[in-house]
Amino acid sequence: MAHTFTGLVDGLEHVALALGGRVEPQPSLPCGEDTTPLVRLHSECLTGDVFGSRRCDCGPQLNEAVRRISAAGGYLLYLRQEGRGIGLYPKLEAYVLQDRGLDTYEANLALGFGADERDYTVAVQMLLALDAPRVRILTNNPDKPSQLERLGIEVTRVEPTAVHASPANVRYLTAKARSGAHNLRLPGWPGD
Ligand SMILES: Nc1nc2c(ncn2[C@@H]2O[C@H](COP(=O)(O)OP(=O)(O)OP(=O)(O)O)[C@@H](O)[C@H]2O)c(=O)[nH]1
Ligand SMILES: [Zn+2]
Repeated sequence: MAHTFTGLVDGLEHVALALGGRVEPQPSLPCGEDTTPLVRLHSECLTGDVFGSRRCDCGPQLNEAVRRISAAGGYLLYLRQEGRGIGLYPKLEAYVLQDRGLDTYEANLALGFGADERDYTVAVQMLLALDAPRVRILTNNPDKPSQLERLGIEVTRVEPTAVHASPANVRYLTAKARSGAHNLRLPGWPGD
């Protein structure tokens, strides 16, 4: 089932897909399966999610999230945070700068934006409206559980997503791991 939300703090329309059978908030059973809803906060990426661009890992992550949440029960929150919150045209300008040698964060800064402008208050508003104050979250980005917890959502577990590396996105993923503190084990890195 799809829910759309308006009237949230940023004034944009955001979408939640309820997937799988068990989406009601339930306490974890002592010896059983964890039935806490599995949730992904997916930031909009028109180029990767819709057009299949291989510069980033968004499309494969979106597919993985739909598959895993459908199996476990939970919510995919599709957040209108294109370009880590800077918008589509500036993201395309940032790509031009990356083609000239800047990394994904340096390019945002060179354009006068923050490295990552995403604020997850809207996700908290959506989760509370869905009666899901307690969640498992699917991400490699520590900022997501950290912001949710700070804003009053109980994150019982952080489930990593797979690393969808390819020659076209390895520079981007390396910057996410080195400068963005994402928990990514990249091929060829120590400990891999
Ligand atoms: N500004 C900018 N945004 C980008 C770039 N590449 C992807 N994005 C955006 O980044 C967002 C996805 O963020 P990521 O940092 O890839 O991943 P994440 O969502 O923080 O982390 P995970 O939950 O582990 O996937 C989407 O909004 C994309 O549009 C880029 O080079 N520059
Ligand atoms: Zn992307």
